[in-house]
Amino acid sequence: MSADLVIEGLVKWFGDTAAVDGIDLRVRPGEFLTLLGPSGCGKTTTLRCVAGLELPSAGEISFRGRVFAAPGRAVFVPPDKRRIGMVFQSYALWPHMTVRANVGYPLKMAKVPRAEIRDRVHEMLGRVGLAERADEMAVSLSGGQQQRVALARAMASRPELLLFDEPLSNLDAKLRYQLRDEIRSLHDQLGTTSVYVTHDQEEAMALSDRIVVMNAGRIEQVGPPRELYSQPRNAFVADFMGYQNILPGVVAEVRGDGHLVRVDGSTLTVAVPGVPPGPAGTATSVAFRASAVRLDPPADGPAAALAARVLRSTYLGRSLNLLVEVAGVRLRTQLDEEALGRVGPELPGPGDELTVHLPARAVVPLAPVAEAAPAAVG
Ligand SMILES: Nc1ncnc2c1ncn2[C@@H]1O[C@H](COP(=O)(O)OP(=O)(O)OP(=O)(O)O)[C@@H](O)[C@H]1O
Repeated sequence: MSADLVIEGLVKWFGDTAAVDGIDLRVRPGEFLTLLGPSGCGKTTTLRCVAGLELPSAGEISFRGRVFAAPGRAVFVPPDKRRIGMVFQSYALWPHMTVRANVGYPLKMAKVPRAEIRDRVHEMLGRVGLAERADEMAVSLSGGQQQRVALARAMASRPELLLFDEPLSNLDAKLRYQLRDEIRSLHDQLGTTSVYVTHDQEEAMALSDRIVVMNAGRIEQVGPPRELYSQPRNAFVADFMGYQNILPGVVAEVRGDGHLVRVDGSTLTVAVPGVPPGPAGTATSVAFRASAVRLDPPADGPAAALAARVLRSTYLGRSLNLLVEVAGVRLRTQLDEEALGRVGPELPGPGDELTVHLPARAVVPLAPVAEAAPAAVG
């Protein structure tokens, strides 16, 4: 695979905390790659190491064959020599400058000729829809507009690599959707390589060619959005990708077309497609979405019919969320409008008995979450 950005064995210690604990990553030319994970998993620190705002403790970072940082060989290229553009959560505009001056300032520092600065600033402000506001003070704009100025500024110096650190977190939901589409289309128009940090799974899905799910300074899984969504590797990724049912159990039976998993502490068995992780008795886990559980048996494949008792029922208009108990196990189910139409006017409520169906193809087998290595400070 040809790669633009190559990160090898990246480690970053803060005191005795390994914020980044051995990351290997190759970002392809023109790719939009997102680091996704909960607060504190090390995604910002990874991005800041790429930007040159942090000095790695170990490992190497290079871009298009040029080494940016290699502490083992005492190589460190300062941020302003890396040809990167960066957009932060906080906009980081210069408040005493106009919009035009904010976008043009880094070009002025780079000694770009004045006429060219004017043209590039005009072009970039046009791209983010702010050409009319060029002479206003940056702070007089709304949050969404200020972030557009920050985007224009990051792109004006024609960076080879764009880095984004949660740029939409301070904006309301509607603006977030709008700006994330604009960010992706600017990335496509300019043909840069982009690395984006977020803790928002949907934002990562909407923007990215590939997503890197991080946990405790390490990578749990890398893949295109659809792969992570439909084939999470372990319980951490499944939970992060919105699987509401994650059940530990053991392999109960191996079959030709899959296997059966018996859920821990219950007689409930779940049919799972694919090769089991080991013979009967092997510990494993399965995951499925609340929306995978149905009231009617599916016509297109095997499904387990489960006798369920409703514990809680939450009506949300376009769906009904039920917490049900099946053989002592609590499962989350979500019935959509179509299924509700078939239940009749009375919605299921606490104490009601139902038969629900779990299609085997909706059940994902999970590998164990890798144990974090014990912290060892040299
Ligand atoms: N400058 C610093 N000094 C000390 N510890 C730090 C520093 N920066 C980050 N850390 C620690 O490193 C770990 C990873 O932080 P990092 O900011 O990279 O995570 P993150 O996934 O980006 O989280 P968030 O979304 O909250 O920014 C955390 O435990 C954090 O407290």
